[in-house]
Amino acid sequence: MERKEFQAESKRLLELMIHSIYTHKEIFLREILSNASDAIDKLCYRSLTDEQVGMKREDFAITIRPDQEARTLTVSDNGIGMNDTDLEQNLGVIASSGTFQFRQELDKDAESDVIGQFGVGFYSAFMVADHITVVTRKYGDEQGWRWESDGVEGYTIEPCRKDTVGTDIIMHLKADEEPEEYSQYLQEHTLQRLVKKYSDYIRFPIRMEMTRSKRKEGCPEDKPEYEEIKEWETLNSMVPLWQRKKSEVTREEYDKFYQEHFGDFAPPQSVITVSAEGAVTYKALLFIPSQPSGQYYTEDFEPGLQLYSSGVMIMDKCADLLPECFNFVRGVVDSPDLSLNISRELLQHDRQLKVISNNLEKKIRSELERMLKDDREGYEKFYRSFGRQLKLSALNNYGAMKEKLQDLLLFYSSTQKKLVTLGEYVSRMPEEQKYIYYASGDSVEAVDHLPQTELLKDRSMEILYFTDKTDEFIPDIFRTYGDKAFRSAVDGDLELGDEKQPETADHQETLDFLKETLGSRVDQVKASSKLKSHPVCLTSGEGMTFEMEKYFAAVQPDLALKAKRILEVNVEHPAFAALESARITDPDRAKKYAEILLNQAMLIAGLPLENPSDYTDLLCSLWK
Ligand SMILES: Nc1ncnc2c1ncn2[C@@H]1O[C@H](COP(=O)(O)OP(=O)(O)OP(=O)(O)O)[C@@H](O)[C@H]1O
Repeated sequence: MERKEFQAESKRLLELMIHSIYTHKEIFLREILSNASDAIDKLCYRSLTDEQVGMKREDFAITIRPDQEARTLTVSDNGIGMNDTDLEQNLGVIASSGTFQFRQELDKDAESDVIGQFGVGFYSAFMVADHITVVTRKYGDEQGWRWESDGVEGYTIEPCRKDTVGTDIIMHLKADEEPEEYSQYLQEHTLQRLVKKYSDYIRFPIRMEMTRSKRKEGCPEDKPEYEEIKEWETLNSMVPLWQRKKSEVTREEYDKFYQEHFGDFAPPQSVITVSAEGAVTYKALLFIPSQPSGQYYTEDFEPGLQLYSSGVMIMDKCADLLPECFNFVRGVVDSPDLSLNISRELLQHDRQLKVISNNLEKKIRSELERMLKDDREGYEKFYRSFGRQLKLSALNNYGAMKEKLQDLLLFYSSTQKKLVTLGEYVSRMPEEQKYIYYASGDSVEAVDHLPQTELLKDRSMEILYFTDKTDEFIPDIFRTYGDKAFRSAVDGDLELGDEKQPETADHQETLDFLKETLGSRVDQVKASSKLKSHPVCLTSGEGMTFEMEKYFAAVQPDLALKAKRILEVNVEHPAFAALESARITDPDRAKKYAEILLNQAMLIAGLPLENPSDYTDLLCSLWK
């Protein structure tokens, strides 16, 4: 029989498992039981729509059989089973589900992290077993298959006889070796304890023959005699967490469930439970993760909640249950009202799902509002991970969701030096302030140094910093927050009501000289009313802004969209005075000054210079 090699990555994980020093090796049982439960889920779901299966929900079960003599522990299920190709694909390579992302540099500390926090799946059995046999038969097939492996050396697959559909995982335990006592996994009470600890919520019975001491029948009352008998018992309570009352479940239990069920390293930021009766009866257990998964911001990310009907999983990722703006939420929804026979396509149009989804949207929103109010630190942590999704959703479809989401958005404030909401900004606005002022740039530091913000800062007026590329679209799409309009602190008129307009008459010739020298590279040159200590800045006026220009340059460079370039100069600055006198005495030098002013303004606006080396040469030429 041909021995096949594991794929390279699987081999590394296997080596890690076999030589693991991990103290919680016991989690292997949880992994094997959860695979068994998944396999039953699949066949159970099928039995609802396919009469051929011939099984009812109560016929499904998992059994555990310890065998002291053979030193084996067998976990059997009557789930969907596997054929030879499935075995090859599922057990020959690392969990294809992608929950385990193998790290290149795995040190000892990271090891316990990986094994402890993650569902590392089937291979974890190699932490306790030196030989594993999988005997399995797929639903619909007559042929059974046997997969065997000692670990890294590879594995074999051969046909075998198996009378029933399902899978037996036979683990031959390693020899005891101080301090590891692998024999404990053959003891009834250890197995019972582990099932209770890790797999209590599994919705199918996990059965094991337990040895019980019973009074012998017929023995006299005063001289009782006992005998040991074996009885099949169900070890788990089978009540899923979401069916239990919130008051009876600890936060640790919720965290553990979330981490194991959804394969996240970190406990969730927030837990939401819903128990609804009325138009549709259902229970939901939702989690707001504390960090985005590796896939979250990629195309591979698949949003959705797990959908159960009376404890039977009917869909793993039901996207229709979650509004797009909250697509980061993980969790389960269980409703006895959903008809099980509906096909997946029909399911998508189910009216009941719509009712649930609308309700969940409200629940999630109010949980986020609660966090914002009562747990600002937690909310800001959440916002760093998922704020972008809220913002994009608020802007989508011309702001269709604006009213629902605008109060969840945060922006950095120039005066508060921290993230604030639009509501907080407006509540601080002095009566005479008409607008919500904002300034855009690549980072808080960059915006902080924008010369145009000087005037507002001088008056201690609050400015919101738009540092995310998408922020730039907020003024256009939102238009207002309440009755307050947005106004750029850097472009156009601030309309403060009492700004001093610069005297331009005396300087007009120099301003014209600047425009002439710089030609089409600037649309306008004007004396600035905003600049105080800085000599120059670039503004874009109405319409497209520099941040939008940068955004489009990144996502659709072919469009070559450009914002207007208005060069604003501080006519009271010594640099301008120098330019004025050079214009008369040494026009060539004055032209160089003009170039420098434009390049400086471009740099401050965060725009790329047309030719950086020409610019530096130009600067150096003035040292003479
Ligand atoms: N008892 C079983 N019956 C049927 N298929 C099984 C069984 N055990 C494992 N498998 C198959 O083998 C695959 C790999 O299992 P493994 O435990 O390594 O990863 P996983 O369950 O997909 O992911 P993870 O455990 O990381 O969430 C499973 O996805 C499943 O297809």
